[in-house]
Amino acid sequence: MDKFIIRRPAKRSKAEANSEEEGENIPKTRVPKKAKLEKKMLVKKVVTRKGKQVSKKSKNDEGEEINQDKELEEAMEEDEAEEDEKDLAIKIANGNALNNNKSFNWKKGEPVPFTALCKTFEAIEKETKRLVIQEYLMTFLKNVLELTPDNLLQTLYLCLNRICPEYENLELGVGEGILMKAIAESTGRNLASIKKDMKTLGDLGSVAKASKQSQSTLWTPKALTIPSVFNKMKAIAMTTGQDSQTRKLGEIQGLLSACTTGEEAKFLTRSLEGKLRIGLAEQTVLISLAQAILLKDPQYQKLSKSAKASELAEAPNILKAVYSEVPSYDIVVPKLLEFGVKGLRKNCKLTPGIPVKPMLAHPTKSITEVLDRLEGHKFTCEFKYDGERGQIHILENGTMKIYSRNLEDNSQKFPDILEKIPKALKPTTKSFVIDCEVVAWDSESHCIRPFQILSTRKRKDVKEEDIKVTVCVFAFDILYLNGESLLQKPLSERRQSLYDAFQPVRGEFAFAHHMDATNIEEIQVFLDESVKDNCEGLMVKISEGPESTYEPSKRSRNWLKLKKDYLSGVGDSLDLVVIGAYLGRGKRTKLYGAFLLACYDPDNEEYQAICKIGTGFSDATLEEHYKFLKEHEIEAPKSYYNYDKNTKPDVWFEPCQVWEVLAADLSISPIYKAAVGVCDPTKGVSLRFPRFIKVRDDKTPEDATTSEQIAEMYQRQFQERE
Ligand SMILES: Nc1ncnc2c1ncn2[C@@H]1O[C@H](COP(=O)(O)OP(=O)(O)OP(=O)(O)O)[C@@H](O)[C@H]1O
Ligand SMILES: [Mg+2]
Ligand SMILES: [Mg+2]
Repeated sequence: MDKFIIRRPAKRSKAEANSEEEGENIPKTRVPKKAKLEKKMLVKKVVTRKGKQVSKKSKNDEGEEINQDKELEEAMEEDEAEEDEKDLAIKIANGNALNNNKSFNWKKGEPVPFTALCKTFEAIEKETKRLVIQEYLMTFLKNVLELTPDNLLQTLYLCLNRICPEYENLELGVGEGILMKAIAESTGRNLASIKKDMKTLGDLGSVAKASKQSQSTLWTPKALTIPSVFNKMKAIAMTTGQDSQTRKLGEIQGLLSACTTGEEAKFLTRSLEGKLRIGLAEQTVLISLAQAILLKDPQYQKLSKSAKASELAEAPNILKAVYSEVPSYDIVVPKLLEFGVKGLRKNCKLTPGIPVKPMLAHPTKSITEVLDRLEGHKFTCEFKYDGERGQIHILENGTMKIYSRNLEDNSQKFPDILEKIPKALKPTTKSFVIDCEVVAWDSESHCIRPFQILSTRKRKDVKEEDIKVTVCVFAFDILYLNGESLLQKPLSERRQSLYDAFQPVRGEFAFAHHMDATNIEEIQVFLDESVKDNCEGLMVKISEGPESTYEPSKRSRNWLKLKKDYLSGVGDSLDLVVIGAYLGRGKRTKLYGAFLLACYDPDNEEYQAICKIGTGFSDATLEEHYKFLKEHEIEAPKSYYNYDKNTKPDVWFEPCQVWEVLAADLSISPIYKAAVGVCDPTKGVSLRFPRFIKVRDDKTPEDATTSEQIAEMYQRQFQERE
């Protein structure tokens, strides 16, 4: 059977489309990037946007088939050339509007008017071409650099809808209820009509905009600026304690009353909710930032045309690499302003105390698949421990930290680890960052205990004397040692450094067990051994050469996971978001009986329904789910939920919890929307026989399995059979 990739139109809620003023409507078409198309596997026919069909001879994997790609590439370029002309006109029109500082009364040295940023957001939201979006943001950032460089950091945070580095554990996410109240009070409408609007519009931002536009004000409030909005948002996020809700409400009302346009109210509301959703990916922000900084650099101006082009292309790579090592704009932005892009690498390096985005692995389903992928490479197998990822840092001054997979500071959760770790250090070890798995440990029989035991530990304010579940750290990588970053070193060298810097302490600190196998039989024996030792399977990693460096934040093909349970299933479990529930029957009448799950599509910023799940729950877990989810019920589905009316649940939830789920296989479905348009022109992918495993506290909804991963899993099923 031929499979298709089509370029699908972006899903936008009716509400959004209706709320747009006439004449502003720039047609939107989501175009998956070419790079993404190339990555899709087993593509036999591709339909370009103009409907041209291009045949491809066989699977497309890792750029091996450059010739076969040529036809596709040319057809796409043709399409793109036509599009580019159109885009250019739009770009110039919008670029000029964005560039026109006078219309915002924005003078040099004065705080950036919030409305200027909103204008850029508006243009970005209506655009789907990544390059054009990049251009808009770059233009705006250049203005900020020109007029008010002091506001650059806060501008970036507002673009990213954040208030601090991710690892500082400070969340915005003001609840829907409080925002509705604030909109009502600041615009003089009643709460009931706001709720009614919310049901039809599905997006609080649009409700705020509509309310603002229908309101007439007698006085002109003082205009909002980027620093005023940012600082208020941060203050709101930090408001805790008694009557914090009332105080938050007051602050939000103040902000909303100061909005002069519907657009300001819309983007402000969405930002406060923590859901800006204008289609501005962090990667795009990084690219625009790097280029804006470079273009403002006097040295750059003096270069020849070709040197300029190559520097412009290289700048984003430098910034991206540095940012994945030091994921903090608080640190990177001042360095960028001081040293420019070219001086950044030297002045901004992996630093103990700032978590690095961890490297992730690709799932595989068989030893032969592993061997196929790693042919021609030296590789090593390690036990895959089933616990929780930990990144342990020790600074020169003795400060210790442990971070989660998601860069959360887990130091308060594992005080026992920080207490015991010094015993495992060799005397020469002064500062380091190691990557490890924290596992529940049975100190009587000296063996690993299952993950379920670890998950019973308290998450916060753990006192050492109360700890019932002892843990052992299994270290598998080292990223930094005594002042030096090891990220660029091959794994074999990093492992040696790890061995040189630490010593095992029984039941407290160990090195991940490893073996350098070369054939199926050896790997099989090692896999069986790992299972006997209560591990989940193996991690197989390239150990020598340029492909064995540590790649922060990447789901790399140089690390493969081979799990015992899934060798005959879909290869790996999935982490999905609960977006709705169906009321129970029989003895479950008082609870939810089944749930609607969704994967996440970061390109379209939407949750796509993937299956209904009613299996794998004990009565006790059903009750727990009810208790937790009841608090997150919402009146209507979010505008960014993509589902079919045939799967409509009885109640909807905020995207608030991630569940790990196993399935027998994946199939094309007319009513589910996961990866819609990728594996089939109009249908999505669904899970067959999904079974609940556990709640994933360490993942946020946006860390859920992506539609791209779903498409890959779906297509891999056929590869195996061919
Ligand atoms: N030897 C090892 N090397 C690397 N990771 C290991 C090792 N042993 C255990 N792990 C754990 O395995 C994880 C990767 O596999 P797993 O399927 O558990 O990932 P996950 O947390 O579900 O995330 P995802 O499914 O998004 O990859 C790592 O993040 C780490 O926590
Ligand atoms: Mg795990
Ligand atoms: Mg997983």
